[in-house]
Amino acid sequence: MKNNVSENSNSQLIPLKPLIGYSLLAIISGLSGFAFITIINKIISNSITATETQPMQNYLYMFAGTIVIFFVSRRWLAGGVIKLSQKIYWDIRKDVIKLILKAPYRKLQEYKEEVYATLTTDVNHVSNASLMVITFFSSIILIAACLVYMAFLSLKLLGVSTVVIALGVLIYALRSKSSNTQIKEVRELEKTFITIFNSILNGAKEININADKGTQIYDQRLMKVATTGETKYVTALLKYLNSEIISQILFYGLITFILVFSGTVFQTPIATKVSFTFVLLYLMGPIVSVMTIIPVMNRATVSLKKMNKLKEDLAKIEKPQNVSHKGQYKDFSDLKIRNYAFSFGENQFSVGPINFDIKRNEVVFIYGGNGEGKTTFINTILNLYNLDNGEAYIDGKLVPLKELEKIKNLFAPVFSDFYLFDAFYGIADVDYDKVNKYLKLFELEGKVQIKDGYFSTTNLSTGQRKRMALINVLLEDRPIIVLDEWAADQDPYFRHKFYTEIIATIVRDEDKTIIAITHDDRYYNTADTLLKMEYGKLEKTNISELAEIF
Ligand SMILES: Nc1ncnc2c1ncn2[C@@H]1O[C@H](COP(=O)(O)OP(=O)(O)OP(=O)(O)O)[C@@H](O)[C@H]1O
Repeated sequence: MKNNVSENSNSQLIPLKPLIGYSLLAIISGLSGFAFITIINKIISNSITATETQPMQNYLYMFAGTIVIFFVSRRWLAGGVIKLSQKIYWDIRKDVIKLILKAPYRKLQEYKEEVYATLTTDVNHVSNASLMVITFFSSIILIAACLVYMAFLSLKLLGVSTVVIALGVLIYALRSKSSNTQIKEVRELEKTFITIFNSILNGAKEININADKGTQIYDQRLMKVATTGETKYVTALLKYLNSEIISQILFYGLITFILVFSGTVFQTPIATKVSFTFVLLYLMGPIVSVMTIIPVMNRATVSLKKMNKLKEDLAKIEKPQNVSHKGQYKDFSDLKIRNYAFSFGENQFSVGPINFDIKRNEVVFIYGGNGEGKTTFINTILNLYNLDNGEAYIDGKLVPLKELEKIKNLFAPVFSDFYLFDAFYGIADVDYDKVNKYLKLFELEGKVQIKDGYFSTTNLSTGQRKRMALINVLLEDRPIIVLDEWAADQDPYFRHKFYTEIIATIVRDEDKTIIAITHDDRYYNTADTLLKMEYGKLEKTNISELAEIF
């Protein structure tokens, strides 16, 4: 099976080659438009000066030629732009998803809102602007071509025009600085918006019952973000607009000067004045295009920087070499964990140093009060968190801290906040006899069927979904099942069945080993080993003394 995810995603976010190709096409199309205006100019100027040298038929051929080039290149360009825009849009999204799939879990938790903002906002900004890049560069080329033509018409008028255009550009550049800062600030608000949006979606039930919760979130949090975002963005765009108007006024001033005063000041002949004004009017189009595109490009630059920063941040914690260790430990017989230590940060909760041994087919229960560190410990042994210290021995063989990534191959977990996928993903050959056996044992027969590899439904009760999740991990070729308060959502009958029948079946028939976090003290005696977690430290409890403890 082709593994698209592991394909190197070092490719550029925006493909340069087609972009350059389409920019060239845009230039050809622009130049044909320019040729069109030049021919008109020539005819007018010839008519004014009455120095007709070319027969009209020649102009007709030229017209026809430029029109054909213009429309063919436009059509080709428009089709290409449609394809390119979709390619860029989906390529960037695929790239971000690839990054997420490879990112360390802790980093991902930290960057959840940022990732969301990138996928929804930045991707749109960048793909929209990437299309405009084509118009932008072709407009710049057209401006340059017009300037050359203007130089050919009159150097003096070109000098005046250059001064006026330079002044317009300077005013525009100076004023756009503060607009850019505001655009950056608006992008920063996006993360807060996503946080609020997520809390509304995730708390939809609570808000439905008590609408005041929603009103308060809307009034106190969302309104603030929306008003600030709206005001800042409008201010930034109005500044751009005002700069554009100033530049246009300068431009019309220039045209007025040429038409009214250049004859007196520079003794410019009337035909040159008309031709020059014609070119200036034609030039307006590309200049306005450039000015309209600049804010869009600035917004996209902010987004592009954000995306690159996200890419860097997600890849910051260096992951071990991408070596496939699939099935490497499926025959393990004993695991020793030594001096595991992990802290959420300075002055934050920490676990360890932890020493922990487990043998094949052993059933280990971990208990302890809320917040004592059971889940954190589980996440460290699963190597979801990057350990500060520690090493493991699998069948006596050292796995140093740096290579702990491969220890993941030992485990198949069902987390307390598990996610039930709609199929047995990641399992090469699904054993359907086994699936049916466990659907029966887990009393889901008739409730869920497997159709074309997919579950007929995931609309199950929480307890039933947990049963499906456990069936899923049983099929994985991994020897240690890790369960975080799995039985907490089961009814007393099934909980009893789980501790007294299912665990033994899994160990015996599937050759599995079990590590389970549990608060069910009634069943602690069904474990081979009982461990207590107390403020990040793990201690063994003697099962024979249970009666005295509970
Ligand atoms: N992302 C985090 N950043 C900082 N501290 C955290 C984070 N997640 C958990 N903690 C802290 O770690 C401590 C241990 O949490 P943990 O979830 O491991 O407890 P637990 O023993 O599994 O509790 P429970 O029985 O309630 O599930 C808690 O005090 C919690 O505040």
